[in-house]
Amino acid sequence: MAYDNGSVGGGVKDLYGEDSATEDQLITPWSFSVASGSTLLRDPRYNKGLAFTEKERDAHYVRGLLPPAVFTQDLQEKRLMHNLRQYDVPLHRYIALMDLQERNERLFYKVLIENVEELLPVVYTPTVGEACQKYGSIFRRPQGLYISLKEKGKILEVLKNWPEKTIQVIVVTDGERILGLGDLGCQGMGIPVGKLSLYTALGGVRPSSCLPITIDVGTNNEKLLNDEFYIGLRQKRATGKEYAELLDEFMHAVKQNYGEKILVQFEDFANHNAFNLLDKYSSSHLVFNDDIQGTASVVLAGLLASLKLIGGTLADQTFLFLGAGEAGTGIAELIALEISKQTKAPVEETRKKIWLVDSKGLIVSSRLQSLQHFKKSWAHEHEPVKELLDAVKAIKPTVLIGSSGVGKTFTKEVVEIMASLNKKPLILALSNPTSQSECTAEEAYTWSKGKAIFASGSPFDHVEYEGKVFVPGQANNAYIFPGFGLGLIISGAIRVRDEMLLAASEALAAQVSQENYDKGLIYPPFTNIRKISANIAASVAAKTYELGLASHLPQPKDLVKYAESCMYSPSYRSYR
Ligand SMILES: NC(=O)C1=CN([C@@H]2O[C@H](COP(=O)(O)OP(=O)(O)OC[C@H]3O[C@@H](n4cnc5c(N)ncnc54)[C@H](OP(=O)(O)O)[C@@H]3O)[C@@H](O)[C@H]2O)C=CC1
Ligand SMILES: CC(=O)C(=O)O
Ligand SMILES: [Mg+2]
Repeated sequence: MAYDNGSVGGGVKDLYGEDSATEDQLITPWSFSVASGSTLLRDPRYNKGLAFTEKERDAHYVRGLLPPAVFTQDLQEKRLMHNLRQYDVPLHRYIALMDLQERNERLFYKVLIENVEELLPVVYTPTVGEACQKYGSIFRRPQGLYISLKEKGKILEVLKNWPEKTIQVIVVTDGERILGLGDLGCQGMGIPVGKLSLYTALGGVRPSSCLPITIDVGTNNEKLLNDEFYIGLRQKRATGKEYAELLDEFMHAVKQNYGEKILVQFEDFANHNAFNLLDKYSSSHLVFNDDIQGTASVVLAGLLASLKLIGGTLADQTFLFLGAGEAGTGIAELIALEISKQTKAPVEETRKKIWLVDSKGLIVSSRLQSLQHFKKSWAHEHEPVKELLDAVKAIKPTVLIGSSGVGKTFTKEVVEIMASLNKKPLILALSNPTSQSECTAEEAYTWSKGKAIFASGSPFDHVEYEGKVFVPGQANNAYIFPGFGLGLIISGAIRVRDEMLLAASEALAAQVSQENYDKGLIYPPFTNIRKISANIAASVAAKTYELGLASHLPQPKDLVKYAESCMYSPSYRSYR
């Protein structure tokens, strides 16, 4: 269903009829000239491996360059999955998948979409974390765009070097807080690449309109600075004016090159820059910080869904966070906004049942003067408390959320106290990758004697405890950003607002079925993620229209159907 001027297939204009073509309609594989022969086989966008038909082999001069067999895409997928499963080491699976992405893009996305539960932990957390740590050693072909201090003054020219001209989403990092692994400098590139592959696989945004970017301002990671295979600038991080000027040049160049509606997703910046960047550019650009806003939206969705299991309303809960950075304070603020929306109480009031612990202990009013600005609203009246365990005893939370980036911090005592305080304690261990998870699923279920409702940032396997199978959920912003971004794109949004995040949370919570609840799940499985993303996109787009921030007019009647119709399909096209 075309909406405006053939705008289908990931939301950009379908100028060449590639996405609207049915299987029996012919399209031209083009680069700057028509790709043929070995050039065609080496072009990941058009390469089909052994799936070129006899006719295509003649017409495109590839006869003899391929063995005689003709495989369907399904058979290629089967072979790929078979080969991937031979690797015991997750990093080897990651490398194999990146090679596939560089070789045969449509097959990569078909494999990822159809095996999403199995492959998400490979292209995303936890394996992408290890890949970033070893990025220099496993480096083969460059992916994404690198903008370093060396490019200061010519960032616009660098953007123009990127081969694709119609870009809709940029995911950008400066590599300073990669998952819970800290400063990985330029090697953080694995994160924008991985996030954008999910934009396509989970949200249906066309790969050619996604641009991963790493801004390299140096690294303070001594290990990397001394690593002969490190791929980034070998210097300490630029800060202050030098940093701000580079980022400002970048943000201006992006808008100049791609226009007002380019979505810039900030990812894995350290919190001393993340809040400022979001604040600085949210009134002039379409920006979204996934760690602050996407995480908030996914956790709020899980909380709304969890009420079916733990009982009461959101306002009835008491929340305690371990970690008061981007994720922690971002989630806390969105919870407060949702309670305020539901109860009409002012947000200053609704914040009062939300408590946060940072590396110095419970955030209380006596610490106000020394707190970073994003923590100040959470400094409630209370005597100082140093340890998490004592904070749990003092605050008596119904919900415990880990967003510290430090593993093993939800100890046996902490989980036991949560279980003694609550019939069904809700425990979210959000920190990534798995090594940084505040506790494991097994620990949460066994220490709480099967009482906990548990979800984590990185996936855990099912757990058997006293003859019962417990299925942990994955509380990860991957549920939100692909659908959220698609919603912004299809409505032609020009700015992001908190109301859109709330709309995304409510849409995700509404996707949790009774069957999921029966298993103790507060998120739907990722197997249905494209349908989930279409629903999130539709709700976000509807809110964007309602707020008067949409530029694609008129508003499509059925936004869910429209979102689905805009999604990129990875099936091979037939070549004339
Ligand atoms: N599941 C998901 O979707 C997401 C998960 N995350 C994960 O959350 C984690 C944190 O990310 P983010 O919020 O951006 O990081 P930040 O660096 O912004 O925040 C970390 C917070 O944890 C606190 N902290 C660190 N060590 C301890 C400790 N030992 N005890 C108590 N508090 C501690 C810090 O305290 P202080 O302020 O005093 O330094 C800070 O408040 C990461 O592991 C990340 O991977 C992030 C986004 C999404
Ligand atoms: C999931 C994510 O965005 C993070 O851990 O940073
Ligand atoms: Mg992140």
